Amino acid sequence: MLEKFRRAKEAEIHVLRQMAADETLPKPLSMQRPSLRRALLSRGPGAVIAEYKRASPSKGLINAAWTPRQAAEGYARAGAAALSVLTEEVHFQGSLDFLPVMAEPGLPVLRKDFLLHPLQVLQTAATPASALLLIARMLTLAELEAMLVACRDHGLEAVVEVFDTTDLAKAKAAAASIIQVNNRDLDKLTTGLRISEELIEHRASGEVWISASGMHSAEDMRRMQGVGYDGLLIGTRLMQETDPGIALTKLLEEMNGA
Ligand SMILES: O=C(O)c1ccccc1NCC(=O)[C@H](O)[C@H](O)COP(=O)(O)O
Repeated sequence: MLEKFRRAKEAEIHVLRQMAADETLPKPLSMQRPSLRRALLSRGPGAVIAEYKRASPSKGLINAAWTPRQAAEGYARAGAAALSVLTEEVHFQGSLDFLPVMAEPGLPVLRKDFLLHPLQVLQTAATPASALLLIARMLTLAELEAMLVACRDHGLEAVVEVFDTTDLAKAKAAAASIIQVNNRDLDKLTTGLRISEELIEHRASGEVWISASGMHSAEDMRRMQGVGYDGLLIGTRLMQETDPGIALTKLLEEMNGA
């Protein structure tokens, strides 16, 4: 699955290389980006990162009717601590153009894509995203370190995603400070929260941890909050509703026992 995503990115990276050579790459925005780390830590464990995802490999088309503007406003109103936006076009029907709209309410925005080259970090810095996703399994340790340096140079936070202890060892060797455990099995496209429970035992002080994928209920959210996750990243459960903002309001009320 990850190899398929890598191939889909090759042409895009080629174009970015050409733009860099022609000096036509958009310039990084000089702006104060709201911090994802701070937004999660200030809410205490269980802060929600609400995702805008129109389609996915596991579900096909999920929701093409809800616009990025409705998502940004609806999720912010519902009490999301941060927003996650799929920008990958081929498999998730995402777009880089969603980022400025999603950043308008002022919440930190995480760019979710398959990012393999420092020029993609530069490309992200030309948007108002606060953070971007790096998938440990798709990068060698040296590549991951180079991507983290590029993020620091451009004032972006990096969320390093892991699926198992091997990925986690790589993330820690690269000194990643925001670690995201993905609960999705990429071969079977099934989800299960057990891996989040197992991996958080390796948490070190100063690290921010996010559990991502496969949370379907307030009970699932409380389970991840209970083992100490700072952030809970939720996509499908919200996007499959006609109004994902209202769905998040209800889930948060239920989670907090209101
Ligand atoms: O969502 C998928 O089907 C998927 C398949 C293969 C690789 C990545 C995939 N999703 C990216 C994500 O990280 C999720 O969108 C995110 O964690 C939210 O998951 P969920 O709440 O289960 O939609």
